Amino acid sequence: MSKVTVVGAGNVGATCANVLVTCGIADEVVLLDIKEGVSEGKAMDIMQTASILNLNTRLTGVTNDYSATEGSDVVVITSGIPRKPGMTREELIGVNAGIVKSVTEQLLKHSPNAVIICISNPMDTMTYLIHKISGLPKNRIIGMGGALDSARFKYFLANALGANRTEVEGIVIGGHGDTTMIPLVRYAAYRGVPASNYLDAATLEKVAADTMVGGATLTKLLGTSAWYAPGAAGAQMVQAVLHNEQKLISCSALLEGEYGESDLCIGVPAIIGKNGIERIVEFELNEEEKALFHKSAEAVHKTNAALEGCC
Ligand SMILES: NC(=O)c1ccc[n+]([C@@H]2O[C@H](COP(=O)([O-])OP(=O)(O)OC[C@H]3O[C@@H](n4cnc5c(N)ncnc54)[C@H](O)[C@@H]3O)[C@@H](O)[C@H]2O)c1
Ligand SMILES: O=C(O)C[C@H](O)C(=O)O
Repeated sequence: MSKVTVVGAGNVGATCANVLVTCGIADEVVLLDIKEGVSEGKAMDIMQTASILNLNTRLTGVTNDYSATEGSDVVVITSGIPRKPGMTREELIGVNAGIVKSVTEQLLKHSPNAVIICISNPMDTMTYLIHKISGLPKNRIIGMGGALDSARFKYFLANALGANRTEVEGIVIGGHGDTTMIPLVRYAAYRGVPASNYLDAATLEKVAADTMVGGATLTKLLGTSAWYAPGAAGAQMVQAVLHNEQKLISCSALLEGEYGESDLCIGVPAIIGKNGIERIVEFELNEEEKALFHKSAEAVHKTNAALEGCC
């Protein structure tokens, strides 16, 4: 029996729970929020799709009752405030660090062996914070950002190519920030053929630029940040762990020398399986990509430094 807890029953958390249930990824899902009745209501609404969609996962909603999360195999943290148009993700640190810290501590009391997937922003820094406060083995803490950024990269690539969305390849590494993410254009491909064989440099540059501000574009349109693709990306990572998929997914991982960086969590390709991050994969980067990665790491270190004053 597999059990998953999703903390935060807002836009992202409820969507993640809905995908977990709809795709039958876990046997049992607990949705927890601090706001009275919200998790219970969303869980009830989602479970009322069960007879329509022929679903077998059991979803329960609870208000701040961590005893219900006991023995979870995977926990997904989405609690925290989202940004508004014009804001950066980094500006959320003051409020979200305290929330992520207290949620992590309570979760671990009841699920000491869980793999933790962090979604709350600024995600790389929140993932690093979880490492610092929990002392868990590094493989058990995964930040979700690259999975979403890579999905957006593939969306814009498929549009530019006029291709089927399932037939394009693209990966984004680096920080999960408007200026720190790095869509690896050189590795973008359509059915194994480099995308640069089909698209000129200016088009590829626009695909990369649109990807980097993908979250900001949606925030401007929606008045709050996105949730369908973020929730689904969170569920995709849960699936990779629970089903031991050994799948290569870009995610925020604690680096200890990989890509020439240490003591931070940042987006890198990694194999995800039953132990969480099974191993980090080191892509060969050219000089320009290496420089971008180091610049991105510098920015993430700077945001991490702000943790000192906020929790
Ligand atoms: N990493 C990513 O790729 C990514 C993508 C989308 C959103 N996000 C981030 O995810 C977070 C959630 O976004 P959202 O759109 O779902 O926001 P939301 O406001 O819709 O939902 C957040 C929920 O967290 C709950 N919450 C707050 N404090 C809590 C606590 N202590 N315990 C339990 N629940 C608590 C709130 O009551 C709310 O229901 C934001 O920080 C957002 O920036 C990250
Ligand atoms: O853009 C945001 O603030 C939310 C999230 O990080 C996203 O990329 O959708």
